[in-house]
Amino acid sequence: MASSISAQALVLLHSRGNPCLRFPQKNGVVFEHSQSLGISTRIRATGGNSFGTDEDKDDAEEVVGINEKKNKVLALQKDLLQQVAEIKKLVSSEKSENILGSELNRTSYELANKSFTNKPSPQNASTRGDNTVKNQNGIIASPNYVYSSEGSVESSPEKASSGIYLNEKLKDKTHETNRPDTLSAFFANGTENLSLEVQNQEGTSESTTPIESEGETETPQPLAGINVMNVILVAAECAPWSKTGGLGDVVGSLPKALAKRGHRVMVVTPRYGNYAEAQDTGVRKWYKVDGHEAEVKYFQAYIDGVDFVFIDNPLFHHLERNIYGGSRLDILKRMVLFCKAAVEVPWHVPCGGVCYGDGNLAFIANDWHTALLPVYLKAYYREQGLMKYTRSVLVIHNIAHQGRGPVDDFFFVDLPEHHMDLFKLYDPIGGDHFNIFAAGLKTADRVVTVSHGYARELKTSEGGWGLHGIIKENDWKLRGIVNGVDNKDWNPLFDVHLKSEGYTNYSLETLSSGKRQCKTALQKELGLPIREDVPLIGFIGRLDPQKGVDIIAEAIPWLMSQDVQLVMLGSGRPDLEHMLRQFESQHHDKIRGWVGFSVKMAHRITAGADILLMPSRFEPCGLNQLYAMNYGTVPVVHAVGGLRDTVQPFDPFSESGLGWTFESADSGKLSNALGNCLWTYREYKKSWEGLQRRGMTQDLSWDNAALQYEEVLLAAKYQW
Ligand SMILES: Nc1ncnc2c1ncn2[C@@H]1O[C@H](COP(=O)(O)OP(=O)(O)O[C@H]2O[C@H](CO)[C@@H](O)[C@H](O)[C@H]2O)[C@@H](O)[C@H]1O
Repeated sequence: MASSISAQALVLLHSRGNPCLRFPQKNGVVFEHSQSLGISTRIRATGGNSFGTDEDKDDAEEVVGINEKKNKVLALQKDLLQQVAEIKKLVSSEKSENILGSELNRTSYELANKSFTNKPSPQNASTRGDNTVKNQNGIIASPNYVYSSEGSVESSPEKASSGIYLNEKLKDKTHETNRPDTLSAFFANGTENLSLEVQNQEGTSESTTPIESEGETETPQPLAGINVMNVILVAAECAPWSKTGGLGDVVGSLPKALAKRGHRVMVVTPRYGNYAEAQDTGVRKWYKVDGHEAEVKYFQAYIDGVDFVFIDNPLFHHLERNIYGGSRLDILKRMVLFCKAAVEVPWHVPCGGVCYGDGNLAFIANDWHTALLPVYLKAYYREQGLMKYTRSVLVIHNIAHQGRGPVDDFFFVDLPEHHMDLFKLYDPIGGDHFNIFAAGLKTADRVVTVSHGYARELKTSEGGWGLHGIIKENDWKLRGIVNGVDNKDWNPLFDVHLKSEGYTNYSLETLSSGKRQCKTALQKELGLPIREDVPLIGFIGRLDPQKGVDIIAEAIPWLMSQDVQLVMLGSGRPDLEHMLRQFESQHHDKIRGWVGFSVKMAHRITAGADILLMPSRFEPCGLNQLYAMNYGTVPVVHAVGGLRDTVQPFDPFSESGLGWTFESADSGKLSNALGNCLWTYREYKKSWEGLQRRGMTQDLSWDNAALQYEEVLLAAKYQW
């Protein structure tokens, strides 16, 4: 095994011109890090036993005995030291540019001396046009403009020296650790013998725990095998710290699934609040935004195998409840600063003592808020000869929000003028305009969207919201990957919100009693008549035309003629919030309209309702129907985007399917589908239970999606 490890390391030294980083450490022990694979080869001091855990040790001792093992270790050690010498020779022949300190000094120095240029003055703001975007369904997208003025990421001379100071700090940081799997843990173990192990820097058990079989020492491969990469997700929201909708959930969950596969994974997100888990790394950087130098601090936490890096600047403070709020200029400043700071995190922020570096690295940017990241990567860094091996994937969670503005706003993103065309887009509604999503789609190495259905719809004029042309041109790099469910957070068996006030956790085995208890608790909590036999219909979502709340409104007269209860939770457009309140006051015995954002209530409705209604006009994926099925709650959905992909219609003849779908977003079709659903609920108890059970027994975990993301990341990695 040892020789194969070493052979792999040697291959990696040559691959993609991306040699190892080498960190001298105390006691003469050496730490080698191959940027190419994100794998660290450590020669460590141990207390006289080798290769792994105490259990392994005990097993091994039973089989071979201590002396025999020591001999093996010594032989192995000799072999390995020889190979390390070879590696060192190779590394020094690469002129040692990649020793951590010099790598960072170099990049900082280069950055300090390469500035964004060509920044004509911003044009008169009054020339800015109408920024609303309307698709052919006549739905108006929220105005989500991002603007800046005269921003730049160039560093001033003082900041250049600050950069060097910073690197000194970083060097110190490489000896610090805030998690147990780093070098210092090893050094505490004594120095009698040397052994070698190869491990992913995350120290995930799959990839790092050596095992012994038949006297041979083996290190199990990570699930991703030799395709292990460094992956950085960048997003404006991340649950549980910040969440306005599904994006927050995805960013809180997908990284963990990628880390489980052995990748070294980081999430970069703004620090909106004072999060208890995140520690100040001490790293400080400055970026120009709107003509001013903004200081960025980096906070860090390591949770469930994932590094979470929070970008701190007063622009982000106290916005967790209003992430996309403020004026156009406010939003612009935040997103420009965020993307500029995020793209350099792998250089500056040591996680577990070691920076990610920019080799074997892929960013995953999410929606228009971070679509500037792929643009900066290609149009600035790559053009300056930096981050040559870094790739980017842009995920479309919702194309209706694009970061549009007048053409002049290009100058606020601090790129050379010849990149203006990346952002320029003509459409019949806005005319020639500036569009951040358009630029991101063009520059990202790969594009993912959150279902297959939505991937198809994005290429149509109805579904592409003006970007369909660009998406069609870039079809070769587009892939649909359906979101998953976080089986810890959204699992009726472990759900923390079902542990009090009469609610209960339940599983497939206790479905009937558990769900009944949750329904009773929900009716009680909301002051609805407590009745087991009445079908309880739930709706959870942003109050936005996308979600079709107005379609439910049209169906209310019919619905109220039925013996049902309806619980709606949502926040968003004031007129729709008002409508929810009105429903409740007009039909107090049957309807509850909870206006606000309550994660607890969302979980409780998902558990206590019998039926979840999702009449979305468009739905890139939709998470609530997935959560519902995980909780034995039957979805009734408009067959669109991800809803069509994930809710197979019920077929009473074959007793198959997961819920009800309707083909067009109108109240008649909704009533028809919901009517059939209610009929089945009342008259065909066995069929109903079958629907619930099939929903609950699906594998909705993030593991499948993570595997597919890995394929996309790899495709990006090998793309030139
Ligand atoms: N008032 C409220 N209180 C508490 N919780 C609330 C809430 N309103 C919504 N939520 C929660 O927010 C999430 C919404 O998820 P969706 O996938 O339906 O949303 P969204 O349209 O925001 O996301 C976009 O991105 C996601 C992720 O890719 C896609 O699934 C989706 O189709 C796309 O529109 C769920 O966790 C839901 O429980």
